[in-house]
Amino acid sequence: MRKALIAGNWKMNKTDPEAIELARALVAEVGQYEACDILLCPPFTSLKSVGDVIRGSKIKLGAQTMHWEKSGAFTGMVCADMLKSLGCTYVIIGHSEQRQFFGETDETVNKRTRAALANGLTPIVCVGEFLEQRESGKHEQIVRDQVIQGLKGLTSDEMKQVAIAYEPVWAIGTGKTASSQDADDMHACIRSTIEKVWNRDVAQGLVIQYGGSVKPDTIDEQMAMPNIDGALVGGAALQADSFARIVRFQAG
Ligand SMILES: O=C(CO)COP(=O)(O)O
Repeated sequence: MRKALIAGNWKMNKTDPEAIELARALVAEVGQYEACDILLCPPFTSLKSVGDVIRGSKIKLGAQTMHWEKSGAFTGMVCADMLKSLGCTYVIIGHSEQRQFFGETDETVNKRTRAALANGLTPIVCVGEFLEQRESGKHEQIVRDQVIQGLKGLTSDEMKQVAIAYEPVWAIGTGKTASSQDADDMHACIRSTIEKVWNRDVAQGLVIQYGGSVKPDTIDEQMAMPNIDGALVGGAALQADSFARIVRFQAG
């Protein structure tokens, strides 16, 4: 069975003291909780201090992106070794905000994903369509292409270390969630794509998170869906009480 993964993507929020305060509150609330995997992805500037706070708890640490090269002249960027040296075990890759504002493409998603895997980090590869693409009925094709291109060339063994996050762009930060059924349909489409390109074993083991305005009052219904294996949470991950409630989802 797939173990649920509930992740907080703090995006460009929280100064270092604020990040420490939030991490401390979460350690107190859910630090020893084991019913699902819990992941915090603070900004780079607080990876060290959040890592220090969660050490000894069950909470894991992840980054919001990384470069694919090992080191060098890439001003503003960080590489896998740097993240690992701070205790990161996950990295978000291909978030729609990276795609929209920072030139991320399926090709760079693929490079980052390969580099993460080569360095023992679990990539959470983000995919999702724009509203116009859904309205014109192209959403499944768009997401299938993102999955196939983003994960191109990965072996079955590598695929077993990957998670995918389906985040419809129109649902991010808007308060509009995809209906649980629409999200589950897309997750099923992603899973069947993975089965076709790789195999059933890989597809059945794959954790597919939903992201886009996940809140304490949406999570229970979402997690009750057969193909939704977790959540990538933005806004509602910025307060300890709401994120802790999401972590403690009650799926039926
Ligand atoms: O982009 C997201 C998580 O990566 C979702 O953000 P919101 O939960 O704020 O909609």
